[in-house]
Amino acid sequence: MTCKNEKIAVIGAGSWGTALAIVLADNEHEVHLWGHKKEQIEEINRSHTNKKYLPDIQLSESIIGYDSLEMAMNGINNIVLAVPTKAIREVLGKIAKFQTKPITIIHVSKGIEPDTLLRVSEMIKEEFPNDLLQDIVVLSGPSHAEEVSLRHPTTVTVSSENEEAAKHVQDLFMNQNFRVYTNSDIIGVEIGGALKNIIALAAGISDGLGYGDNAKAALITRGLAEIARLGTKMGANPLTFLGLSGIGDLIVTCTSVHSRNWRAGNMLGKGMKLNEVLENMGMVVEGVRTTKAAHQLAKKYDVQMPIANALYSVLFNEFNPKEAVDSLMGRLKTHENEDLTNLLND
Ligand SMILES: NC(=O)C1=CN([C@@H]2O[C@H](COP(=O)(O)OP(=O)(O)OC[C@H]3O[C@@H](n4cnc5c(N)ncnc54)[C@H](OP(=O)(O)O)[C@@H]3O)[C@@H](O)[C@H]2O)C=CC1
Ligand SMILES: O=C(CO)COP(=O)(O)O
Repeated sequence: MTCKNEKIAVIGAGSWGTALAIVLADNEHEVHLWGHKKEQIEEINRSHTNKKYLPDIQLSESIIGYDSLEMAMNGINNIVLAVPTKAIREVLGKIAKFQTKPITIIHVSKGIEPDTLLRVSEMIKEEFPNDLLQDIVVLSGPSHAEEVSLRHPTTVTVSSENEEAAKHVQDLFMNQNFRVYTNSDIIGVEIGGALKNIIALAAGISDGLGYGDNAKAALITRGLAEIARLGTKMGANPLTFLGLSGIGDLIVTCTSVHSRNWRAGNMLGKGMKLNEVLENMGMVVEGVRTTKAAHQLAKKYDVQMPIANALYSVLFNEFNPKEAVDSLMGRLKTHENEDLTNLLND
């Protein structure tokens, strides 16, 4: 049963924070949407729009924008953390200053931190004072903000070490247009959500090079194999990768024009340089930093991640995208299921 009337702060007034604020307002919660840009918050409160991120969407007047974190946090029971992975530590540090009682943090960011190789829930545990942290819940799955804000049917999954907390978040968000499942495998849910962005960049490159649906299907399928290979070694349940936060999100991100990762890859495939692409995008392209993390994780866990490694060479070593595809196609012959069968039997 959907619950109502909770006070929730959505931290991050970009595409995803705003779309989730819409879902929560539809469910009759009191939504405080925090953003760090005064003009944007003024726009949200004045004209009930957020034109940079969701240009055609009229927001409910019940969504109140705040540029003061202290005011946004006043009296709330839950935080939805919707900033890019890169900003999470900084933002958590600021939030902690205004929090006086334990709180549930619902994070929706799809990334892995390079060098520390931490998933977002692990970053939160490390960064946020333990005595102020009630539960951490991740919400992930195939869900472009552009479609959620139009109330098009969308399904996601929520996961937490505390199943009751996950069920509560399911109740907070669930409605006729936004169906929420629970899954107890937080590692798998976070790994699937983060690593699909890498494959979406690669799919965009493939499309930008002019390759067709065969190539994209190959990237999705072999991409899923390497995500599952790494994720399982990191402790995930392999079945999670067949779910919404795995194959579901991989499909939507590799095939949708809404995907910033796909669009960034597409521009790279057409010959643009990475810094030009990122400037052009003006929104977060999580897959770029996560490619660095995946490259490091593949070494740490000694798993084959040929697509992630080829992408790493394109992004960070100026490898030519066409040659990267040639190198993937020219790899030594192998059996399709060998590694995965071993994983499932472990
Ligand atoms: N968009 C989508 O459809 C979905 C996105 N996600 C995930 O959600 C997360 C957020 O993405 P999304 O909303 O799309 O990204 P956007 O680029 O659309 O928005 C990011 C928001 O975070 C703000 N921000 C960036 N750095 C900071 C900082 N240091 N302090 C405070 N605010 C900051 C940005 O502010 P500014 O305007 O100043 O840049 C902007 O408001 C990502 O991890 C993404 O993978 C998950 C599912 C769907
Ligand atoms: O995660 C997303 C959809 O589920 C959004 O993907 P992009 O960040 O590539 O736009």
